[in-house]
Amino acid sequence: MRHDLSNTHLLIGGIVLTLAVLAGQELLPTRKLELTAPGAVSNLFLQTSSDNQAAVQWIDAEHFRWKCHYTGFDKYQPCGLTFILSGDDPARGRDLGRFDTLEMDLRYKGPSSYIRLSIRNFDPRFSKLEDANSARMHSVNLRPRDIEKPVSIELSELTVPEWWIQQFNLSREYNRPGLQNATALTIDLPSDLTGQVHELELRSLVLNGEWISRDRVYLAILCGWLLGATLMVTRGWSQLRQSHNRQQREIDALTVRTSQLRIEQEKLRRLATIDELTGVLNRRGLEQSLEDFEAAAQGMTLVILDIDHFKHVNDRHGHDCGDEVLRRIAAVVAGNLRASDVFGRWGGEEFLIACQGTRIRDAARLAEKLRERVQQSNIDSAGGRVAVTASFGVALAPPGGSTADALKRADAALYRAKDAGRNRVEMDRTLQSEAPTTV
Ligand SMILES: Nc1nc2c(ncn2[C@@H]2O[C@H](COP(=O)(O)OP(=O)(O)OP(=O)(O)O)[C@@H](O)[C@H]2O)c(=O)[nH]1
Repeated sequence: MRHDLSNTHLLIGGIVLTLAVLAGQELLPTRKLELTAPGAVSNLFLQTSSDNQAAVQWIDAEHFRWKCHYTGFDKYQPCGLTFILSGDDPARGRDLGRFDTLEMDLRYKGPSSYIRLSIRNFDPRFSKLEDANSARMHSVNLRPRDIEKPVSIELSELTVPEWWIQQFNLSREYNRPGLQNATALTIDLPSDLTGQVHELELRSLVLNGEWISRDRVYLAILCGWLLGATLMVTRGWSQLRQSHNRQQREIDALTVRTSQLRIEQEKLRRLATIDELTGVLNRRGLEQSLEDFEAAAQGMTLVILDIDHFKHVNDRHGHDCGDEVLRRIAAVVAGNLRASDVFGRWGGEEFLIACQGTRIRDAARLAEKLRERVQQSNIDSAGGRVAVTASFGVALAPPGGSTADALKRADAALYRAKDAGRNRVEMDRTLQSEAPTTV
């Protein structure tokens, strides 16, 4: 949301700035060169005929008024006013390329069909100082009716006349208009003037240009928008990356938390299935394993172990000693089993072993070994040395068979062992198999 708001602000800011620049450009003062202003051009002169100098005369030099009157058929009949735009160095003129228009207020009385406005541009590649005509000519012809009122002439209207191109016979690139080094500006009447009186008054001649061209302003605005768009995209991208990184950190933290929870859950699960006193599986743990075996229909042999006369141990040596006996018996049994055997405390002084991949006779042999180990394990306790024995019942739970049924049969065998005098192993004889209990 904040991101959207900022982008909207940027957009509005950009539009306002664009409008301000466009409006500001209209209000900017223009570049001006007023050639008719007093002292603006120190070097100006009337063109005269060398044979007939009286034919061209100032009427009022201060106000740029002059007249031309050729009475005979002079070969060359100039009638013009020339402003020299170069300074001390005649090869270095003014850069009129920075101007766009020329505002002219010229009054003409006479029969000439047109008045010519021309600008000379000195180009050192081919112009020669000794030949004024070698500076490239740019001109426009104006009808008297065109200049009845002050006129605005685009400098782009001035073209290089064909006669000049033919006269110098230069390569095409030298004939292109270009006013970067304008050395002279002339207003004259180039036609045959014989017998007529021509009066001219140049009231004003001003060159205008923009300080900054419109093209540049538009280019700057375009660049600004491109820059703004790039900024917005970069900003959006960096915000996206930040939010992605933040989310990644959150995911990482959640992953760590999840794995911690999994470890804690595993711990709790273990605690829930472990007998606190002996450290072996409790009844719940055993039942889970038996369910898994039953679900896998792998079959197993069950061995139930019950400590003989355990009540007597408690009564004689105390409950703590009884606990110690339970711990020791659990340790003795666990120490004599294979890793694949499942062993736990079934309840009270009763333990259960589930052996996979074991035939019932082998399980009975294991039970016999355990019986001996238990008998040999004299247990020292605060109440003195305790001799313990245990009775065993062994039964087969064949693949696909019922574990509950096997447990009952193992229990029955155990009771037979108790009835037969204890400290012995009894096998369930209702269901015997020589086959291994697992595939
Ligand atoms: N110290 C201790 N005693 C327990 C625990 N659980 C059960 N017992 C005792 O174990 C005794 C079991 O006695 P009985 O079921 O009569 O069996 P028994 O004395 O071993 O006799 P037989 O099994 O017939 O040989 C009871 O006195 C229970 O209180 C325990 O966690 N710690």
